[in-house]
Amino acid sequence: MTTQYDLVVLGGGPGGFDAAVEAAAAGLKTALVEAAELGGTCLNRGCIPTKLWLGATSAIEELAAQSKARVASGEVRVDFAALQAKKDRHVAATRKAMAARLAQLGVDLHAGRGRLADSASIEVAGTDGTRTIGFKNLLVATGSRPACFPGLTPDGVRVLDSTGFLALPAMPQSLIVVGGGFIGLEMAQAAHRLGAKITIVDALPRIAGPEDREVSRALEAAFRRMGWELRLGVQVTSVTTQGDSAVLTMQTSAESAGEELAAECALVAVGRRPNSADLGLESLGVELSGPGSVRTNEYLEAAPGVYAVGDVNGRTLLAHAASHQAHYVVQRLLGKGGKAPYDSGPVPSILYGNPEVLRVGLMADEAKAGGESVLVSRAQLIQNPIAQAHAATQGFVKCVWRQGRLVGVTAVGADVSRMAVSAALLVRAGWTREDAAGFMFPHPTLDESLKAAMLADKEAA
Ligand SMILES: Cc1cc2nc3c(=O)[nH]c(=O)nc-3n(C[C@H](O)[C@H](O)[C@H](O)COP(=O)(O)OP(=O)(O)OC[C@H]3O[C@@H](n4cnc5c(N)ncnc54)[C@H](O)[C@@H]3O)c2cc1C
Ligand SMILES: NC(=O)c1ccc[n+]([C@@H]2O[C@H](COP(=O)([O-])OP(=O)(O)OC[C@H]3O[C@@H](n4cnc5c(N)ncnc54)[C@H](O)[C@@H]3O)[C@@H](O)[C@H]2O)c1
Repeated sequence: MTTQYDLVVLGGGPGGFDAAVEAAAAGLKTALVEAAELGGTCLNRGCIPTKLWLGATSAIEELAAQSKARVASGEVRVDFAALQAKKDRHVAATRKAMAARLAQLGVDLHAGRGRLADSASIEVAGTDGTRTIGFKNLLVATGSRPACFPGLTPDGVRVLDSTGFLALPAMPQSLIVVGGGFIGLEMAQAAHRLGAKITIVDALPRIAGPEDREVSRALEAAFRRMGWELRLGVQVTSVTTQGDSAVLTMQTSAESAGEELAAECALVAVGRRPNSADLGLESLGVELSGPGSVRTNEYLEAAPGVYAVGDVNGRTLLAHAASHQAHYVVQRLLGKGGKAPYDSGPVPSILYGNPEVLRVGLMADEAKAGGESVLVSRAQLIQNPIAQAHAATQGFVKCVWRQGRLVGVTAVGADVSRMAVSAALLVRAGWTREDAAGFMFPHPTLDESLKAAMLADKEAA
């Protein structure tokens, strides 16, 4: 007989796992279907492995900063093979703990690829055969995979996507990164610390394109100071393995002949594509939009009783956004939260490394799109005692104001992610300059730069 569930979740990444845990803890009979590994992209080939790389290598940058200030010297050596082994152990242990948590809560874990069988059941194709499970509600949390384009397809030899790059047994000594977005910049920073010569190639005229322009400029200056070559606004024609090298051909202008770059390895990091094909959802009336994102209404519903959260709905490609959406859906299934549409609040986003980038709420251009007058104010990190103590004084905090209220914050510099939660809370509460003036910020902290930016003179954006 087909087992019936209140909720079947497709995908065990941050969105799917958190939804299954919360639903089961609240008493819903819940199944989680996972085609590969619990933890999804974030744990296995995303947030966590990259942060283990950056964490293990951060002392290299910190020592470099202090030695430039002539107060420290020496060398930090990182054993990359040991780091990779630690990463794999950490990821495996976390997966095990996740499986234990599901078992403890009574969530049935079905290993295999899920696909709609009919309007109320899912067929799970596992290694032990195929089974069918029934659902009252379905949550699609199947995530995303690396994007690739003609000519820009990783071959798994010298041309890799982020998954292949994270699995390397040794760090290459030269690296071409196609795509100066979050994945490319975080991985390039880890590779740089481990000795790789970095070249970033991007079709856009600036790196970190969705960020504030001043932030992109500050990042470009920082990376050029680190010796990186930035080839921006160029069209990549192809990137292929040739012998022991990755060779990239590009068009720098309409008139120019193609130019070639070669390195030990190339990383292609040109965005992500939703895992929405072959789920069989069309028969329920689920629509796809853009690159194949599952279209959801204001309640994150893709069809009656079918919800989609996380990367697959294309709203915000961040782990914490997937988890936040999952919480909303489960609360809705439990009849809590009334009829309020999903509200993400100000989404904090962080580019990790050194420098880091923090963004919360609206950037000046986005705030101006509403047609209202927008002001900005800034503080430089050079005036901050914590930045001074760490000899990391490059960077700034920038506040965005509409009608006298804080609607956005961005910052670039070492450790600016420390301000993420405070900035998000202040934007959410819509603080005024006077609120900041009357609030006691602890001293010395990087948060004082947030206060300084809020108190600084405002100018038109
Ligand atoms: C290199 C890298 C670094 C990143 N760093 C960060 C970061 O620092 N912070 C951050 O917030 N975000 C980061 N992200 C993004 C983050 O990983 C994703 O936003 C997040 O994992 C999305 O979660 P999800 O639950 O929607 O999907 P995923 O984590 O992609 O999980 C989806 C799961 O669904 C499974 N699945 C797919 N199809 C089926 C099917 N038919 N049946 C059953 N199971 C299926 C997959 O196997 C997968 O396990 C990073 C991403 C990458 C690639
Ligand atoms: N710290 C974090 O929170 C974190 C870290 C990594 C990834 N992520 C998430 O994963 C998502 C995907 O990351 P990503 O870096 O792959 O995508 P991205 O969208 O951030 O950056 C892709 C870059 O590739 C460039 N590009 C696209 N096509 C190109 C082409 N044909 N030739 C040259 N350049 C091209 C784009 O101009 C862009 O700069 C991010 O949007 C982010 O949401 C988050």
